[in-house]
Amino acid sequence: MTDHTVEVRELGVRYRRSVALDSVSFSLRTGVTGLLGPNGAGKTTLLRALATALVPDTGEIRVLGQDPRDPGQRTEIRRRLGFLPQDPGFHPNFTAFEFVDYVAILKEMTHRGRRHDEVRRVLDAVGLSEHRGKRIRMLSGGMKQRVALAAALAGEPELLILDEPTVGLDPEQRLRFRELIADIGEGRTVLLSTHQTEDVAALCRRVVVLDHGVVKFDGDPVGLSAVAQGRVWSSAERDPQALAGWRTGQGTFHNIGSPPPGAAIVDPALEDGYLLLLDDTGRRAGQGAAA
Ligand SMILES: Nc1ncnc2c1ncn2[C@@H]1O[C@H](COP(=O)(O)OP(=O)(O)OP(=O)(O)O)[C@@H](O)[C@H]1O
Repeated sequence: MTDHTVEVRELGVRYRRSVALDSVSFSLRTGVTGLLGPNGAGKTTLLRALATALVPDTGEIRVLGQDPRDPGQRTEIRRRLGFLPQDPGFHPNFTAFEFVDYVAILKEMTHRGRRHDEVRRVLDAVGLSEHRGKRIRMLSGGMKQRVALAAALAGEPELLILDEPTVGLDPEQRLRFRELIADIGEGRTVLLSTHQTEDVAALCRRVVVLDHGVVKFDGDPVGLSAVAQGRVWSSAERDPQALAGWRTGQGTFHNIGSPPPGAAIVDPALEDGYLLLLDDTGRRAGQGAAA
């Protein structure tokens, strides 16, 4: 395997009833990569496997050149990794400081003074300096999310894995979050799972789309938008031919699907490409099943 930060080959994970990942292969280098997919696509499963929180059934993983199956190498990955899981497992009686400090201890930052400096630095980076002494149960959902992000950032990890980090953030916090992640992505590798196509369009130089445990797209955001080229149009009234359509702020309808002759074609956004990609592949799968 090569010098990519992450390399995954033919990864497979099954739960009792379902296949969560089906022969997933991809690699990651420096920069921010978005992982998009509908509910149940397998995103969390993939991130947990990369973060060494889950052992896959089949396939190969290398994270920072290390093999998570080997106990020594697994520890090495955990030290150099920042992981923001969907459910961070907060102890509600911990303060924000205590929680981040606890995660820093798990990352083997043994020097107390330096560790505490680092905890203050990351809490400041997520805008929580003033709240560091508050108990987590007293914090709002958005603040809890930022505590979890601070914990993930502790120790300047070379690889940052974020599972739906913008859930619960208000628009201003989301903007701050984007700035922060964009800065981190300058020198490091960030993998960001999200339902928010706007976050991907704003932040990511690369996007991987997962659906039913399979990689459906792996390329740049412009390429994902291009899936919808010539398949997005605007109209004064709702177009019954459209696969999906919604009224925009301007009062016109934004339609995606197969445009009727003479339709007013508009430039596609990333969201249009994503929706059409899922529909295209869903339909192909349906035809396959019927055949
Ligand atoms: N612990 C589990 N036991 C059984 N099935 C599971 C388990 N975890 C996930 N699954 C199943 O595996 C599939 C992939 O789930 P996963 O949580 O990885 O998807 P996801 O893309 O992260 O979804 P979401 O966006 O809703 O978080 C789903 O069909 C899910 O029901």
